[in-house]
Formats: sequence, C-alpha cells, structure tokens
Amino acid sequence: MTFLAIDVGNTRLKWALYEAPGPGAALLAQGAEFLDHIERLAEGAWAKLPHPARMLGCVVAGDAVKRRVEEQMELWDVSPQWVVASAQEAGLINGYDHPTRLGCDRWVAMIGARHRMLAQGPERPLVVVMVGTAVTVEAIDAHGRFLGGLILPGHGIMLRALESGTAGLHVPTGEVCLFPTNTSDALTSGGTYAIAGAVERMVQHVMAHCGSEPACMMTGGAGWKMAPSMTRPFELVDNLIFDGLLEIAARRFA
Ligand SMILES: Nc1ncnc2c1ncn2[C@@H]1O[C@H](COP(=O)(O)OP(=O)(O)O)[C@@H](O)[C@H]1O
Ligand SMILES: CC(C)(COP(=O)(O)O)[C@@H](O)C(=O)NCCC(=O)O
Ligand SMILES: [K+]
Repeated sequence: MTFLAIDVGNTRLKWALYEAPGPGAALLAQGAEFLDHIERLAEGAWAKLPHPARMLGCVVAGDAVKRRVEEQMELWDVSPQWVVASAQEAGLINGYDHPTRLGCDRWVAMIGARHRMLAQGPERPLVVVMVGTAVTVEAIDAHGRFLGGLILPGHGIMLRALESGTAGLHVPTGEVCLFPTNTSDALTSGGTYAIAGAVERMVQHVMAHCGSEPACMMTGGAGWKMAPSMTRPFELVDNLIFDGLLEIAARRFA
C-alpha cells in the first residue's frame, strides 16, 4: 500500500513516496519544490510516480497553498488528509494552551523525534530544533509531554529584517566566525549564534526542569548550516516530519 507524505512549509513543499504507511517503509521517491513551483508537480515530478494508495501531510503555508497542492493531487485517486495538532497522538501529549493552534509541522516532527529516541534506547527528555523559514525549539519531557517551545526567525528572515530596517546592511552572505571583522561575517555569525544561543538556553531549561540531559535532534532545510555552530552534540536528522507522518499513518491506516 504505497504512501505519500507531504510537508508544506513557508518556503518549500517536500514530498516522499514510501512502499507502505509505517516506520521503516522503503523510500521509493522524494523531492522538493519552492511554493511558487507547486503547479509543476502533476506534470513534472509526480507524473511518472506509482499512484499513492494513501496520503498524509502537514501544511503551515495557509489554505490557498493547501488548495493548490490538492489540485495537483487530482492526478491520483487518493483523498488528501492533513494533520492537525491535537491533545494527544502517537504517544505524545500536547502541553500547548490551545493544542490545535500548535503548528502541525512542529507536532509531527516531535512525534517523529520521540519515536526515533525510543528506538535508540530508554526514555529521555528531548530538545527538537527545526530550522526552516522560521526556527522552532521544542522541549519534551521523558514521558512524552510537550512542555512548550520557542519560535525564532530563520536566517533568511533575520537578514531581510536587518536589510529593510537599516541603510548600511546590504551585503553578500558571509562566514560564521567567532570575532567577525566585516559586515557580511557579522550578519551571518549574528544570525547563527542567535539560533545556537536560544537552543542552548532551551537545553538548560529542560535540564533544570527534568533533572537530566535531553537528547538533542535537529532537522529542516537549513539544519546543516546550524550543525557546526551548536554548543552541544545534535543529531542531524534528514526529515523528522516524514518520520512523524509515517508513525501517524501506521496508526491511522492500520
Ligand atoms: N537547497 C535549498 N533550497 C532551499 N532552501 C534551502 C536550501 N538549502 C538550505 N535552505 C534554507 O532552508 C530554508 C528553508 O528550509 P525548508 O525546510 O524548506 O523551510 P520550510 O519548511 O519553512 O519551507 C531556507 O530559508 C533556506 O535558507
Ligand atoms: C512556526 C511556524 C511558522 C514554522 O513554519 P516553517 O518554518 O516550518 O515554515 C509554523 O509552525 C506555524 O505557523 N505555527 C503556528 C503557530 C504555533 O506553532 O504556535
Ligand atoms: K517545516
């Protein structure tokens, strides 16, 4: 029973086709498109795919984008199903004030991270960092309760905000360094360490609250850029959202 997983962020749509709806299923094909190029999918990357029997996705880019994706899916006889964060799913408990207002991408990535950790060993607290258009930093206790999380601007948004709010910060991308001595390096390093510093604070909060060191996982399109600048060991995972969608699919489509 082939299974299509779709993750629509604010910058790109990522998709992956699996042989079956469950963890460990073989990956048959995958791809990514910028949101402007969604209309290419049905006649492009999706045209030659085996038809998916089931689909599950998460979308945080708004209803108009969701409809554009569903239009491309008319190629197949599969009903689109989109995850909404809930009070509890797949072993995770949602501590948000209004559970359904939590970004579904955050919820699904946390489910993926929790099961990845359980597959590796005993229960531990978790810090899950997702570096996309925005950056999110989530805290989960050892029992699978989502305690809360941070939302920060991603690299691109930080740079655009500085460019548009000042006269003298229109410069090319620089390098991350400890003591930047030019504007490009100062901006690139500032953004990177803003994120790394926020993550370090969250790790400290979790250690103080839970009394033990969390496992740390990082994912998202720009995760690889952050990885060398973290203050602690982080496992860089390709796509925790697909992992989470596979966990949810295994339960819904069993
Ligand atoms: N090959 C790439 N294509 C697009 N964005 C990339 C790429 N490599 C890194 N990035 C960075 O990743 C961010 C987008 O990551 P992504 O996970 O697609 O975000 P979202 O889930 O919010 O759509 C961009 O802000 C960009 O800085
Ligand atoms: C925080 C986000 C913008 C992240 O989006 P992304 O960077 O993945 O495109 C998204 O998860 C969202 O819109 N969340 C809703 C608000 C919340 O989670 O509290
Ligand atoms: K995302």
